[in-house]
Amino acid sequence: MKKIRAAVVGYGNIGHYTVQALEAASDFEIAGIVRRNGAENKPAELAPYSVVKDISELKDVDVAILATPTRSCEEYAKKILAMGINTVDSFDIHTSILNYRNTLMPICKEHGTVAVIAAGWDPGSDSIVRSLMQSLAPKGLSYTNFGPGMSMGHSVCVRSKEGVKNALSMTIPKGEGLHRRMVYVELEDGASIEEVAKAVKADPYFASDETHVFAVPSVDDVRDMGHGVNLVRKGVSGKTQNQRMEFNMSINNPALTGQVLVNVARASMRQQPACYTMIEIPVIDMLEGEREDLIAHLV
Ligand SMILES: NC(=O)C1=CN([C@@H]2O[C@H](COP(=O)(O)OP(=O)(O)OC[C@H]3O[C@@H](n4cnc5c(N)ncnc54)[C@H](OP(=O)(O)O)[C@@H]3O)[C@@H](O)[C@H]2O)C=CC1
Ligand SMILES: N[C@@H](CCCC(=O)C(=O)O)C(=O)O
Repeated sequence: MKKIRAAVVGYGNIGHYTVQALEAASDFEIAGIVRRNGAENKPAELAPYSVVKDISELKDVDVAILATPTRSCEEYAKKILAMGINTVDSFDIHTSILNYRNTLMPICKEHGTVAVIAAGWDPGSDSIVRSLMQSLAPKGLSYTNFGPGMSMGHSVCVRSKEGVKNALSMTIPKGEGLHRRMVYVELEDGASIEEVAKAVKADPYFASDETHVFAVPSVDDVRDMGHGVNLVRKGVSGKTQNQRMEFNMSINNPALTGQVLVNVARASMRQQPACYTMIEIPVIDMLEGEREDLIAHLV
């Protein structure tokens, strides 16, 4: 069977683990990696692949996996969708997802392409679990409790601030879906921790949470990419109260995100042209294998 040709755009944490997930998936082949500096300083593990500055330098790409900062996803997606190539990303600013979907929808329809947005684990696979739980107990309350663990999105956000050389943002659960942010920053020479803290606390990624910012000599010395989630719902099925359900996972954050991106890249090949979030796509379309075998084993 013809393999799906995927390009990975951006080779940071998520890009690195996405390449590994593609290598482990027998229905994919890697068309190449797109990096801002192209093949300059090509890492040893990318030796078998073309590393280019622009996706137009790669041949026959079916789907581009955008492993760029969330705030760069839209620019890449617009350009690549218009080239007739599907895109998937893990855009994670929850309050902007609907606007982002509305922006990409007409581009997908015009160019006959599929975009899957907000597809990591949160937003992403957790969104599917939240939807499933809500269907099982339509009335009630759900809480998403993260961590403790490293949020890639919040760390990327802090790294983009002036005066920051490197950063780690840890998410600490306070209970009932509330979180404290503990941010560890390696400063550029001459930068002030007070100014950085001000910029971080004003950013929408942090503005509604309790946030503490600390200067450290080395982020590499304190970083651990483990994370996790505890999703709980207590509610009412029909007219029956006190239905309780829970989902837990403890993960390597970029490895799980890379795996989900590969799953939705596969699913993108099975949808009609449009822009989708994960809850709009049949779960079976994300799995490798024959449909009937999957039904026989999983249902
Ligand atoms: N939905 C979810 O569950 C999750 C979502 N995420 C999202 O994934 C995003 C990426 O995380 P992570 O891989 O840790 O980030 P990194 O900073 O490690 O990697 C991003 C890469 O994108 C490329 N890039 C392209 N444009 C830019 C730019 N303007 N500035 C900086 N880099 C750029 C760079 O690669 P190169 O140098 O090769 O061009 C860079 O290394 C996060 O912003 C986060 O929102 C992460 C985890 C879970
Ligand atoms: N989008 C997150 C994954 C979910 C965890 C989270 O949102 C958090 O720690 O705040 C990330 O970028 O790591």
